[in-house]
Amino acid sequence: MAIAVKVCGLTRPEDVLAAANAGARYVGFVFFPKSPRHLSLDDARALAGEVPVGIAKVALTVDADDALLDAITEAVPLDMVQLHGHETPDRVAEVRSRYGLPVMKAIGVRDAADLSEIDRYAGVADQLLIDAKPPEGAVLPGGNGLAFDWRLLSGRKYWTVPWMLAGGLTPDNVAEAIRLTGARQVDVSSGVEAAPGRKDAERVAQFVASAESAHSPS
Ligand SMILES: O=C(O)c1ccccc1N[C@@H]1O[C@H](COP(=O)(O)O)[C@@H](O)[C@H]1O
Repeated sequence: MAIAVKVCGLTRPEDVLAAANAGARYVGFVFFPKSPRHLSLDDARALAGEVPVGIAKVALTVDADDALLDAITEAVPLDMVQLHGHETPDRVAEVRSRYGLPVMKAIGVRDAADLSEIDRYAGVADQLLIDAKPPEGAVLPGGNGLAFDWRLLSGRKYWTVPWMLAGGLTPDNVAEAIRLTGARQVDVSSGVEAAPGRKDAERVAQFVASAESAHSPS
């Protein structure tokens, strides 16, 4: 079974090359000034130009208003928008219709009570990103290298929309995460970095190889 990998938080052309060479199917660009992976519009446009055809370019935003999304979508050629804040289902629908791009909504999970959020967004988003809920008071709502208990997703693989697993994934644990959750798509940021905002090409290659070698229950 093919596993699709998204490598998120790319900031340099060599990171794009590393993701492409490794076989990533998605690359993510972060537009959130508090993140060490934040990109200016000019840098994002230049990086997007380095992405080979066939790899989806995803813009990650956090509670972005229309002005910011207008600026991003006008400046950068994109294939998907990732909403990683507290956007409501109505806001997800609004973004989809305003920009004509598929929308992936991130859902933070810490315990079983959080799983109902997944059902709330499954009818409106094109994809879901199931990530660890950030710790109280965290500066970043994602990209913290924090995992949740993957067993919470065991046997829950029948959502009607495609979904990705994220949060604290590394080359060492991604195969186990896929096996426990049945994920067919995985997303990684800090787990393949040499330093915040700088990917390590070897770790990126190891991550994709480990994900592709995983045997999930389906
Ligand atoms: O990566 C960031 O800086 C970031 C900032 C704000 C929101 C989300 C962010 N990253 C997303 O979080 C997941 C998990 O990250 P990690 O692998 O645990 O470091 C990542 O894949 C991004 O989609």
